[in-house]
Amino acid sequence: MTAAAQVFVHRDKQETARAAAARLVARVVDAQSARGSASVVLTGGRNGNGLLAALASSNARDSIDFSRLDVWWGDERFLPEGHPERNVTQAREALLDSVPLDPARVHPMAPSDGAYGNDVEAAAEAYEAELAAAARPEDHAPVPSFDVLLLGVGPDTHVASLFPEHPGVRETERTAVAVHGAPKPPPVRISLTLPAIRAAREVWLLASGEDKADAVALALSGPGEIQAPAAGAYGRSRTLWLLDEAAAAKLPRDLYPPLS
Ligand SMILES: O=C(O)[C@H](O)[C@@H](O)[C@H](O)[C@H](O)COP(=O)(O)O
Repeated sequence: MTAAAQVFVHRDKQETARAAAARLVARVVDAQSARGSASVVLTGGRNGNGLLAALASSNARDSIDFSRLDVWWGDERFLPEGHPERNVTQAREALLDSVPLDPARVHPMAPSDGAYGNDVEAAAEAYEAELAAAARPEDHAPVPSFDVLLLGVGPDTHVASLFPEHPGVRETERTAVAVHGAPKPPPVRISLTLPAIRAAREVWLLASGEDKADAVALALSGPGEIQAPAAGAYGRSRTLWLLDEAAAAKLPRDLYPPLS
């Protein structure tokens, strides 16, 4: 287990997205200065897309050299290419289509009408292979050392498409798996596993709204990761919880500094 998670609380959902976007710019710029490139893992959902939209409208956005940014996904809904409910579709609309990324460095998970057809197992295995091919010896893992891995948090404490008590959250070897029967529609998905998530240098969990207050309080109370997948999502060197006041409302006050 790495250092304790750091909790930051912001006024509301919009402020949380803006602050998270500013943090992401700083982190990516640092990584690109230090190593010549950076790698991020995007998440689906309102908070993940809210961060991308905030980044799209941020003045600091162009401090990032998007041509030297690797973009991966933490999970994906297994739907046809271009489907409005796919995380990559929403990410493209929120940000990706308006910045000069190198297409060879953008790694969406396969759609259900792509190279693997509707074989979600094959699509998940292909993502594992893509991750392994991108890993370098110094990563000491079958995935790249992502600089920042973003995760939204579900009201049941799910992260990516790892749901409480489901097979995906129990996976200890594979780095990407097919998900069937997801409680959050659509039911068929592809997800990184906790071992892949934990290979990231930093894991940032995003949650806003009172509907997340119970999940946030539970996940930060030290539960098992099978019952509370978000509790098993931590980075090698840093784990941040980026919350608004409503999502933090049930946290013990000693867990985060008073609002600035
Ligand atoms: O594909 C997905 O649905 C997401 O990856 C999922 O893990 C999401 O991040 C959480 O459900 C939180 O979603 P909200 O931020 O919309 O509450």
